[in-house]
Amino acid sequence: MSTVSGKETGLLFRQLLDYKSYTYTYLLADPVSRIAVLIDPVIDMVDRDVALVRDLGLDLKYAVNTHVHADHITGTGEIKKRVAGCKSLISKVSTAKADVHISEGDVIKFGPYQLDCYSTPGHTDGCMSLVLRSEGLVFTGDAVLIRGCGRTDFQQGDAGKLYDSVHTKILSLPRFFKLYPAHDYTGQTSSTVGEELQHNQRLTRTRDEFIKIMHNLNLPYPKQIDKALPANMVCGVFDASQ
Ligand SMILES: N[C@@H](CCC(=O)N[C@@H](CSS)C(=O)NCC(=O)O)C(=O)O
Ligand SMILES: [Fe+2]
Repeated sequence: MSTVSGKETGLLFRQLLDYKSYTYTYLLADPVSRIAVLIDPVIDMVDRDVALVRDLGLDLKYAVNTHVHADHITGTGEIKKRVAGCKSLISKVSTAKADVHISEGDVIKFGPYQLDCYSTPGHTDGCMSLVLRSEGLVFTGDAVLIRGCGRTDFQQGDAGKLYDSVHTKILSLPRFFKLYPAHDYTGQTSSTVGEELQHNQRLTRTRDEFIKIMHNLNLPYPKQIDKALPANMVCGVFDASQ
């Protein structure tokens, strides 16, 4: 965001870290209308996120989950309680509760900006990536991670499906598009389509090699999975308000 003749111009964009689960939450806003969108908020960080929205004088309309997270509880339900008028969003395919269910081709508008919803299954069936074409930004959830990708060993995970989703929907975008994942475990913050096409250790392989790699990751299950999955099917809160 910059200032022209004392007026804010350009997208307001913040990348926020939950340092316990290494989850990135993204705040996007139109500086003129002040309408804002939060992507993948974490319940433990809701105080921070709501304070930031207030400090910046934003009108938070949408709190979106890219998918049903397995490693942390989403903040969307708690944010709805604190921010009047804010709606929760998640994919219809996820079958999770939310105010608005999004599908391939849907758009999330905020002022003159729009996030295009791309269905990118494979990590989970309901994974959505959100593309802000005008700025060349892609919020990949757990589909593409920097030099990696989301695991495919639970929650309807399917390595072949993930490979196809990522190659047809994300890595086919212009090479300069910036990729913002839902997690990074190495301290990195973003990548680009071109960088991942060249250096991603998993996704640069053939489809068959990729499937083999994914079947042999042998990662421990996320510590919070038994708590997180049922909570995230209801936006992180167990009462009726989602
Ligand atoms: N150690 C963490 C969980 C780490 C993990 O499994 N991350 C997921 C994304 S959250 S569903 C993943 O897909 N990782 C891919 C990889 O290659 O690491 C915990 O216990 O919470
Ligand atoms: Fe995930």
